[in-house]
Amino acid sequence: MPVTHAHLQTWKQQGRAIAALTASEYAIAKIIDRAGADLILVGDSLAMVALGHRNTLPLTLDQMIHHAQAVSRGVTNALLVVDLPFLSYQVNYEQALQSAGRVLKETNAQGVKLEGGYADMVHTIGKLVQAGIPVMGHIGLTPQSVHQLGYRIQGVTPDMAEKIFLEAKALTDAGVFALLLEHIPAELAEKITKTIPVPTIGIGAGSACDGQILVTHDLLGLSDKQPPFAPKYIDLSEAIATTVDRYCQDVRHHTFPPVKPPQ
Ligand SMILES: Nc1nc(=O)c2c([nH]1)NC[C@@H]1CN(c3ccc(C(=O)N[C@@H](CCC(=O)O)C(=O)O)cc3)CN21
Ligand SMILES: CC(C)C(=O)C(=O)O
Ligand SMILES: [Mg+2]
Repeated sequence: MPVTHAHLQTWKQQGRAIAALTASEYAIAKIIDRAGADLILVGDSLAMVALGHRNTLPLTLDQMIHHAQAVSRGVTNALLVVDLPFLSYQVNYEQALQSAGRVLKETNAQGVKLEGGYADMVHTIGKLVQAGIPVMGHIGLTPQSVHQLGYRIQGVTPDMAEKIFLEAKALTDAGVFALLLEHIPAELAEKITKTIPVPTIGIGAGSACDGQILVTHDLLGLSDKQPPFAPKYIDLSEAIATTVDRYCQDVRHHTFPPVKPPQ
């Protein structure tokens, strides 16, 4: 049975952890979905891991929709969420409605994710939710603010921790169906998770969150640079390089293709 928003709420109450991953194209998305991920995010990190940009800012809404369409063709079970790219939603709530509306109309996404918990963004997210658009919040390290924050851990000082805690409560009141917590101290993520009724999904936010997400390219060893909190479960770069080398050798030694093709 396909995952719905209601499942996430139920799983939080039951203490059944939510396993989420990113995807940027059809083939891997299909494998991730069949292997049982609960939630698949078409994250704007694809600007870096799939397109080779230095940060997430250059990605356009058209490019995101193109990737989300490819991913959605491979997803039948997981809840599908799409990141709104930088400056496709920050101008005003009308822009956010139009961008989120396009994502829901043109892909099979069941929700969108927007970065930020400041007052204007809380207001925007409230408008989206009122229009019937499921929204996931994203606070802590918000990579679209890289030129202000870098990629450092957020919420370390008591003041900044309190600010993030208040943002989490405000986004909950605005109606987010889940909240992504990125690169914040585990104790802060635990406090938020215990306080708000909606599920928290953590990345570099400790083990107390209701779920975890990783960038799939990190999990598989396919990204240029691994964030400190992202383990490499397998080194596919190594496996692919070895395989390509074997193929090249076979071509050069005239052992591929075989003289007599297999029947
Ligand atoms: N491949 C990939 N994985 C991710 O998890 C990811 C992306 N890309 N792109 C978007 C953001 C950026 N993320 C990152 C990237 C780097 C660090 C990192 O290296 N942090 C170090 C150094 C911070 C600094 O001083 O600049 C740290 O110790 O926190 C953390 C999160 C998480 N997200
Ligand atoms: C925090 C991560 C999961 C994200 O937003 C992305 O991959 O773009
Ligand atoms: Mg993102």
